[in-house]
Amino acid sequence: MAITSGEPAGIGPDIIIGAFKNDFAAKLIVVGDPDLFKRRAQQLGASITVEEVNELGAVPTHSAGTLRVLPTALAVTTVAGKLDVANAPYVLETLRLAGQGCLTGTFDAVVTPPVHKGILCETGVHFSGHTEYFQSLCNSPQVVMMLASNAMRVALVTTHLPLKDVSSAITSNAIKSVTRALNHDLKHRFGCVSPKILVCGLNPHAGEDGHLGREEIDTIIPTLTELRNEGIDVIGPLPADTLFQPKYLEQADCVLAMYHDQGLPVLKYSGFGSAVNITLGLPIIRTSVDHGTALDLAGTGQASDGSLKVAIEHAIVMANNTRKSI
Ligand SMILES: NC(=O)c1ccc[n+]([C@@H]2O[C@H](COP(=O)([O-])OP(=O)(O)OC[C@H]3O[C@@H](n4cnc5c(N)ncnc54)[C@H](O)[C@@H]3O)[C@@H](O)[C@H]2O)c1
Ligand SMILES: N[C@H](C(=O)O)[C@H](O)COP(=O)(O)O
Repeated sequence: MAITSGEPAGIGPDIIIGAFKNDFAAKLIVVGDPDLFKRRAQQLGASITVEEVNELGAVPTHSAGTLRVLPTALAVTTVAGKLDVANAPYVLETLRLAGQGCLTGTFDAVVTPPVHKGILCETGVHFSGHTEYFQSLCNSPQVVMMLASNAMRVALVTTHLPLKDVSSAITSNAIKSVTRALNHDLKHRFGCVSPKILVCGLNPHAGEDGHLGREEIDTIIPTLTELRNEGIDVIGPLPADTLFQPKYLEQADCVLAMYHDQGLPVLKYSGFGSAVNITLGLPIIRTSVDHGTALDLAGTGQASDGSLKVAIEHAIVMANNTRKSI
């Protein structure tokens, strides 16, 4: 399983070092610069052995305290907390190596600590997120961003999009395509026999019968009817401000939110630090953390590695399930 290094100036190296102090039932390979991890471990006062790996076939199951790294060199030495655009190609290269390795079967999954989208964009490459990056690398027609905590799963119709563009992106085709991919993966990757999906409206109070917006009447309601006719169990559109309560969540497998900051703040409020981000619809397994690069915490020892541990555990379970089903 490949673990990418994440933004080297952020907390990615810190949380990898923290998480790797635990045992995992998988062979874990970090794709990154070994010196970055040695230096950050020293800064954190963490006791961990960094080993360079050149022969992937010889890697043993991970045991606490050893960090095995497939070497990829940083362009310049990193200072924790200080972004340097010179290292942006390094970040992209770790993603490419890990993603390609999954596609060729070298890796069973990729787990991604956080990258800084802004610094990657400064190179002139448009990078809006791992989700879209791996969609393009894998040539996948439809991917779905889903975050999962102990309390809920939340998937998104639109992902990293300016708010002003959201309404026009909520098309019938987008809703159908995302819902079908979500329904498929809930069944086949998460063991939900007959997935029940709660769908948020876009507007306040799901449009208040058209008085507070027409997207529900013009697009969402007719599309959900079509999806129900296909046998997909969608409920809604429900007002997003009140659907996140136990009486709804307990009877559903997932909430489908229309946009990033409609669904994710609720999930992050209830489970920040212990939730996982999973990209559905890819031919490969990709999980990630529920947080960003937290430059303010890099090198301080205050970053929680909880979400990375959950992301690794999830990827292991998904990889084992996939092996069983082959
Ligand atoms: N999976 C990813 O690659 C990913 C996910 C989210 C955000 N990001 C990126 O990260 C960058 C910074 O984003 P942001 O500032 O909005 O969010 P952030 O998650 O980096 O930080 C938000 C707040 O949460 C705290 N925090 C974050 N992770 C923490 C942890 N593990 N332990 C303790 N506290 C933690 C930070 O200190 C900060 O106060 C952006 O470029 C964003 O796009 C990447
Ligand atoms: N939307 C994610 C979050 O808020 O946690 C985050 O930006 C990461 O997205 P990618 O997995 O696409 O990088």
